[in-house]
Amino acid sequence: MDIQYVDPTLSGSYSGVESFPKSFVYGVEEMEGSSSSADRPRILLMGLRRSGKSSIQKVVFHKMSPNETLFLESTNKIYKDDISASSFVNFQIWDFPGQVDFFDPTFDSEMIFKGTGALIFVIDAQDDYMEALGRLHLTVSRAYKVNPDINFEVFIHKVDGLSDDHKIETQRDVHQRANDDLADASLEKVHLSFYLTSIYDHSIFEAFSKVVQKLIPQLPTLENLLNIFISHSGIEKAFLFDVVSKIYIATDSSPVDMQSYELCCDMIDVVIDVSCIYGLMDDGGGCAYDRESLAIIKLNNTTVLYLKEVTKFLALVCILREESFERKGLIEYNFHCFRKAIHEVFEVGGSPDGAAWRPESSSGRKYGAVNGSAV
Ligand SMILES: Nc1nc2c(ncn2[C@@H]2O[C@H](COP(=O)(O)OP(=O)(O)OP(=O)(O)O)[C@@H](O)[C@H]2O)c(=O)[nH]1
Repeated sequence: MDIQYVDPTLSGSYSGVESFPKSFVYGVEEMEGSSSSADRPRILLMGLRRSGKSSIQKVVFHKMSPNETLFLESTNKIYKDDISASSFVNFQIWDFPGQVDFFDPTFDSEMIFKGTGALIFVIDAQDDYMEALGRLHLTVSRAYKVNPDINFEVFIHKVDGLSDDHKIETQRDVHQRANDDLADASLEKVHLSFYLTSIYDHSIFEAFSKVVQKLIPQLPTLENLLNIFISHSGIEKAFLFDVVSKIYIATDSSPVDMQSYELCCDMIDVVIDVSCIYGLMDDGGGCAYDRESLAIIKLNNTTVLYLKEVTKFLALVCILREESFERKGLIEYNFHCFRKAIHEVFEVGGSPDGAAWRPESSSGRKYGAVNGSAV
């Protein structure tokens, strides 16, 4: 589809023209049990060697291009990545080495699994996965014993090398075998979710979105707000995106089709790239994405894409018909109400650009794993 018109009212500055300048991506830390971050809920990335764990983490959270992952070295200790400084998602990602030994006395499964929200087990679908299934079973049964509340997520990864039929067949087979193993160990209660993923397309972002969404306690409220917003504004689909990672933390309740999601991801890239080129301030300061960030892209098939800042980390990206966009004033008013509601949900203490902004009501509730109150 051709982009006919781009109207980004963008401010801020960048030092490069990549999708995100290095200064805007997540800060990396190698923390050896840093106490402030040790309490944060975590997402574990586990799986056999070379299954693609580090690549997933680098591509989703550090804007590494998929081809660069070819040169990643093998991880030989737990790599803890705190992404909360620049993301709405207030989690740590722990990337485990492939050869992790659960029976090693130094492996403290209590400490590791206790504060874990989700365990992502990565299986290389281009390889023989029998050994990986054995390791999956061992990992899940170990983790479940310590913490039955963990969400177990299985990424059947590197599916870019598989035909469509082969993908479906692999998913069915992995699903069947993994669940049979659990049933044999009387662990039928354990629920595994399966995703077909690849770093070479948007599937890895989609899968990560779903993993993260399960950890957001306010998800039903967000969905509800999005439903109300779109139904009153003539919008077809709306996503609430974590801008840096392009994970969508919520969408309205209509089904997500991959193409719409990809379109919205691409829009974020366009906006940030244009901002990189034309949003520079003379002194080189500022931020690529801020309160003023707004973009409208009209496609040549009468579709309009609309992006607007919601919080420092979140953007609303909508897909609508050109006719509906004629009522732009209504959309803007509804957006204003929506934005206010989102800020209230997360008890935003100050606006992302530093101006004093307080929600009208404050419930005093705590929202666990989400980084809203820090905005
Ligand atoms: N085709 C394809 N290759 C991938 C994909 N994801 C990762 N790879 C490749 O898989 C290889 C191993 O990736 P890593 O991310 O280093 O694997 P790892 O699981 O972290 O490995 P260890 O650190 O040894 O445990 C690299 O060459 C990546 O380029 C994918 O989705 N598709």
